[in-house]
Amino acid sequence: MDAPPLLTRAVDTAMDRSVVLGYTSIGSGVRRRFWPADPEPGSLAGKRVLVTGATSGIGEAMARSFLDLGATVHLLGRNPDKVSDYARELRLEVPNADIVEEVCDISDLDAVRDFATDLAGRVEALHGLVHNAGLMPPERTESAQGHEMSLAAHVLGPHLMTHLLRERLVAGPGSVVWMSSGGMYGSGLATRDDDEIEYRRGEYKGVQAYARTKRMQVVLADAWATELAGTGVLVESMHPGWVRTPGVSESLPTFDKVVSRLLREPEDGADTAVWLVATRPASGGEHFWHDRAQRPTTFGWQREQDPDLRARLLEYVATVTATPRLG
Ligand SMILES: NC(=O)c1ccc[n+]([C@@H]2O[C@H](COP(=O)([O-])OP(=O)(O)OC[C@H]3O[C@@H](n4cnc5c(N)ncnc54)[C@H](O)[C@@H]3O)[C@@H](O)[C@H]2O)c1
Repeated sequence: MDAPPLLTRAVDTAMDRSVVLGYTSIGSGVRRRFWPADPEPGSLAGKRVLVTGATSGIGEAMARSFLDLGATVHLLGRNPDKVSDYARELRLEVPNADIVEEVCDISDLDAVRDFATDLAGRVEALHGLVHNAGLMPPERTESAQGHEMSLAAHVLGPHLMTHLLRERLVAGPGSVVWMSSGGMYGSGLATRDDDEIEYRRGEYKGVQAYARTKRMQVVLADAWATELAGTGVLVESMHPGWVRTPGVSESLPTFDKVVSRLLREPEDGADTAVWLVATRPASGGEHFWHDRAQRPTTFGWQREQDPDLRARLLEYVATVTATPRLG
């Protein structure tokens, strides 16, 4: 039976105020008693979904959930062996699994251009695109085009891919989900200075670069939602919670140990993305989701996003990816 809305709201607010409760398995465990219904079985039959970073952690679980709902899943990873190993495993586990193996380094703009152009020639419509691939480099490294790696993999590559697959998404119409992070709450955007956006000066801190590019993803999702308004394409960003994945154990080993028993399982981390693509909920206002509900993009004590910095980011992204500037 549905809980009374007042109680639901009270529990949800308490979870939001306590990060430890809300982001852990306790949060998803409690909220799932009240959250909106699961997608109908077979709801993605005949639909086509592309998942980046699909051979590990949250992406791996997400690919499986999309297949279980009947979708054709394009499994995208950087390493062809890992992609084909996971595809083979899924074909054994999921009867009639329709999987397309895709290889692309999302941080490499030339590779993204080649991949997306090729995919657009192979498919008529795309119903889901989840920008899930992510990383937290401990030191400043650069992509093939010389961009700071977390900026390239979280922001520039996914933006270019969205641009190049735009017509296929409109034909769906599809849903685009940016897998951001609650870590973005701890960061604003960069200043107007290109060297700062690219972390070319000062001490590089991987956690900071990660959080800032996750904040940028939220801004990009919002800008794309505006750009595609009226086309039927949904664009959202989300936080998966704190999830037990190879990414977390490699990049944040201490955090992984301390909260180990409270981490969510990868299926829980993938849940909101799968639910968004499969149910296409009506969405207005802020396009940031966690546990099947829209959440604010700033807490009360934070300043609203500076519109000048937002504009500067969108201009920078457009310039380096050679795409039209989003509004
Ligand atoms: N696990 C968590 O607690 C958590 C919390 C918040 C946000 N996230 C986000 O969820 C997403 C998935 O994270 P995860 O924890 O499953 O990590 P993971 O490291 O287990 O998986 C990430 C995948 O992305 C791939 N990837 C990285 N760079 C790539 C590139 N340039 N091109 C193609 N693929 C690339 C990796 O190879 C890997 O397969 C990330 O975007 C991460 O920022 C995770």
